[in-house]
Amino acid sequence: MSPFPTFEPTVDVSASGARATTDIAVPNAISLDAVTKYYGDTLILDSIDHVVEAGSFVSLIGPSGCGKSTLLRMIADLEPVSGGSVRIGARTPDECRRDHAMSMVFQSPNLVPWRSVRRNVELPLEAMGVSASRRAALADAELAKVGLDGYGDAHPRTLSGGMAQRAAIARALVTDPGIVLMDEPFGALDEILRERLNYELHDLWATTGKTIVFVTHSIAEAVALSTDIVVMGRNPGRIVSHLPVDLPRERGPHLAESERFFQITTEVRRLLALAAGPSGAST
Ligand SMILES: Nc1ncnc2c1ncn2[C@@H]1O[C@H](COP(=O)(O)OP(=O)(O)OP(=O)(O)O)[C@@H](O)[C@H]1O
Repeated sequence: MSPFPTFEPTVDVSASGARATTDIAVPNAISLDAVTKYYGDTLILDSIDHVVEAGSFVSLIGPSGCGKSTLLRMIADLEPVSGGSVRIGARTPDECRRDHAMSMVFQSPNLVPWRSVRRNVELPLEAMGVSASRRAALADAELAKVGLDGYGDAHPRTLSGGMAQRAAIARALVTDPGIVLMDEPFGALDEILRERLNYELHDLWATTGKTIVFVTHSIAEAVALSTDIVVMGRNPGRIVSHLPVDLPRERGPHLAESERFFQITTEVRRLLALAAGPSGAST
């Protein structure tokens, strides 16, 4: 017999509360109702139903090409849906984006090279019409939170990859959005830095109560950070499982050595193998 008990709480999305309901008006909850995406004649995402609870940290994981980024971009209002609807509380993604209540972080920091770090972080505040002195104060405060205190006058080319990504995160958080969408934000960084930034991000989430949706290829990263893991399959892209992660809210490197961490990573790996199909294509 296995020394570890079977992992139980996988939610079968075909018959569960993971389905969207139409009456979710909680700010910062994301409701996906039969969300469908075609590129040309190709069905990319097939009728996605899911609710991201307000204040949760949800990781999307699945084989390459299953539509994780596309789904995130539709929530962010960067991509139109072909069918179904996305609601954020009582608002549309478009309303939420225009209110600066939602922001997105990409794998590449995309800092404007000719603006100082501070003036990069100020960009969304400029769009909101915030005064220059207030912009600078807010940007400096946000830079301090991500460990870039004193780097406001620096230029992006002088930052390391990890520092540039912290600046991008400061820019995403400076408007205090209730929802942060992150598409493999640490994917280009080395393992040690990535782990450090992961736990910093987790602390930030734990202290602010924001809703975070995080795309990753790393099972360990998903388990270490999330309150929920959504496993996607492909051809066409769909949700195959939703796993609540019942690890303590307080996270850190010690958790990766726990039995429960091992059980959950094993279960996610099993679900991913099922999602990838017989060819066993990697995530
Ligand atoms: N603008 C586009 N036009 C046509 N097809 C697209 C476009 N963007 C994405 N696709 C296709 O949609 C599918 C899903 O792509 P997407 O990038 O969302 O997947 P993903 O799960 O994020 O992949 P990865 O893990 O490799 O980043 C892929 O087959 C991709 O080729």
